[in-house]
Amino acid sequence: MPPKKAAPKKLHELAPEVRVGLKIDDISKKTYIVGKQFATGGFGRIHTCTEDGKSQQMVMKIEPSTNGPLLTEVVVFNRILKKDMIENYKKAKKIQWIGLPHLIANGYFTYNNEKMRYMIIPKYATSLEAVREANGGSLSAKDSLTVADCVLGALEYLHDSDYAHADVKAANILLEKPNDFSSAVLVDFGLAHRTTNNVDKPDKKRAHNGTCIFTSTDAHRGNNPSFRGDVEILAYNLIMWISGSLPWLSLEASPDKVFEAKQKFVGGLPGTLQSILTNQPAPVAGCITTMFDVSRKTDYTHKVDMAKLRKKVTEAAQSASTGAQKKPKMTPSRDTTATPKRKSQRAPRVESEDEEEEEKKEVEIKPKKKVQRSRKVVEDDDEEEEVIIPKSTRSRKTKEEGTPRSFNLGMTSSTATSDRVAKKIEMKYKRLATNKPSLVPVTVADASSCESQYESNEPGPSSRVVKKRTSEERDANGEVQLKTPALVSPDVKKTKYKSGISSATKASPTELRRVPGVRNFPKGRRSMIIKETSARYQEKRATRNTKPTFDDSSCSSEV
Ligand SMILES: Nc1ncnc2c1ncn2[C@@H]1O[C@H](COP(=O)(O)OP(=O)(O)OP(=O)(O)O)[C@@H](O)[C@H]1O
Repeated sequence: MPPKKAAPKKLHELAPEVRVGLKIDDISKKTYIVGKQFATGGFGRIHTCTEDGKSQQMVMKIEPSTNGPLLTEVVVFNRILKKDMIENYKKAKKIQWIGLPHLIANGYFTYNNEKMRYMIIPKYATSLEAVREANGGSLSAKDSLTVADCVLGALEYLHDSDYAHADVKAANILLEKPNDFSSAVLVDFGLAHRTTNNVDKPDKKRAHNGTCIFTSTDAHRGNNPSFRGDVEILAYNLIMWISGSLPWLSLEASPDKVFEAKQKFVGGLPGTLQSILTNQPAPVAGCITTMFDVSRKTDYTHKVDMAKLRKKVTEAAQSASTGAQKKPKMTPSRDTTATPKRKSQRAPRVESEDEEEEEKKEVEIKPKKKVQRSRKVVEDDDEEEEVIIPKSTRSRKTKEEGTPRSFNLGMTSSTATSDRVAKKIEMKYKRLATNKPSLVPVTVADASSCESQYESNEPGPSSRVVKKRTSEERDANGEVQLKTPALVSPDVKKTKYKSGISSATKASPTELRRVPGVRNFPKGRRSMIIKETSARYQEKRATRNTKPTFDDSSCSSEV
């Protein structure tokens, strides 16, 4: 008998809920009291907390001690973000303030027999992402550049300490004071990377690490995070904050395409950027272009002249505030849907050896090696591959809705198709969110069989079949084959299909690629999996064709 296959190991666990009021005695002899949970991180819980006898609110991040993400952060905080380290730096640089949190305490406690890691840092008022969302998806150029200046200051400190942040984005920027953009603090060091051993040698395992729509060229290539990469990431963010969008938003499920679109975009600078920021004063686009230039011209391991860059940013911020009085508000396709935190786009993190070494020293419990931060984990099944519809990209107003698309840069016709696809996905998730019957893709052949099912039974749900086929063809047996997936109600899909995508579609790489939302699989790159999946289904179909008694509907043993 073949040996039983072991259940796949969980990479990380969500922290169990810790009771409010729990007292934790810290190694520093201080006692901290756990307050309410107010946010959830990748796998941890984020609580308020106070020191016993004091009222000052702080933040406590808690994760099971075997998890990697908080451990990585704790290592970074202990290495470079202790209060005295930051104070010394401020003194040396003669600066009053720096947009970084400092470590207040960290350690372990046992809760319900489970060893938990905690870390305490100052509490901030709000996240920039929340402000952006509340503002309809964008921020003024002046506010964006004010934040960028704080972020560059924070990055300068990190870079001087030989760390790259690698995940700058609005969700990882907090405001000390609400509505004061000059109080922006860069947080979340879960992907921060010590650069001392960086060599310009891409590793495919690391390709696209970070948050896909913002990540750097270095990360897309598979290099470890770099200083120049942080500047490039910030530049993408600035475009997002100011215009409310990015040309490759709808492609985010395909990191290779995102990378390609970014390359075209950067290659077409300054024109590509100017055509997005049409209503902004020239120095705004000029400053972002400079960021890309600096990033391109800096060697992989070299540091960036932050002082020079910050000067440019401050000048642009000034011109934006004067420009704002003269110029009308820009009209890019801003939608009110906030971009989600996009944690799920974080590719699995491959940790560097030096960090692993450090971590081993720091904890007795050996951490799991790969830090998989993505939470859109697909159960891997031996038989079938699950095809995942990604979470909403973001809604965009179309021309038909009366709002001109603001840009379409560096994009191919397939990008335009992806745009439409993204919109469909967006609508699907909106329906899901409002609990209305949603439509899910099935193939034409599947839809036909569903129709016949309903013919013989009760009428199906009103949304049961939407014939969205653009073309169809018949196979050798005269059966309708799938060219484009159709949509059926989730009930129908649930009862009949596991993924809603037929074996015929899965047998064809071309058809598979057309399925809206087919995205990266956890085990590898899209193309590779598509090839594997289609090969397997081609084989299945070939076998089926040699067995005339085989019933096609049952073979929809769908993924
Ligand atoms: N110090 C803080 N003050 C106020 N809010 C905070 C603080 N730290 C985190 N938050 C809130 O919690 C959210 C998640 O925090 P954070 O990104 O640090 O968690 P995480 O576990 O690192 O998540 P992930 O790595 O998966 O993005 C933030 O977007 C913010 O809203």
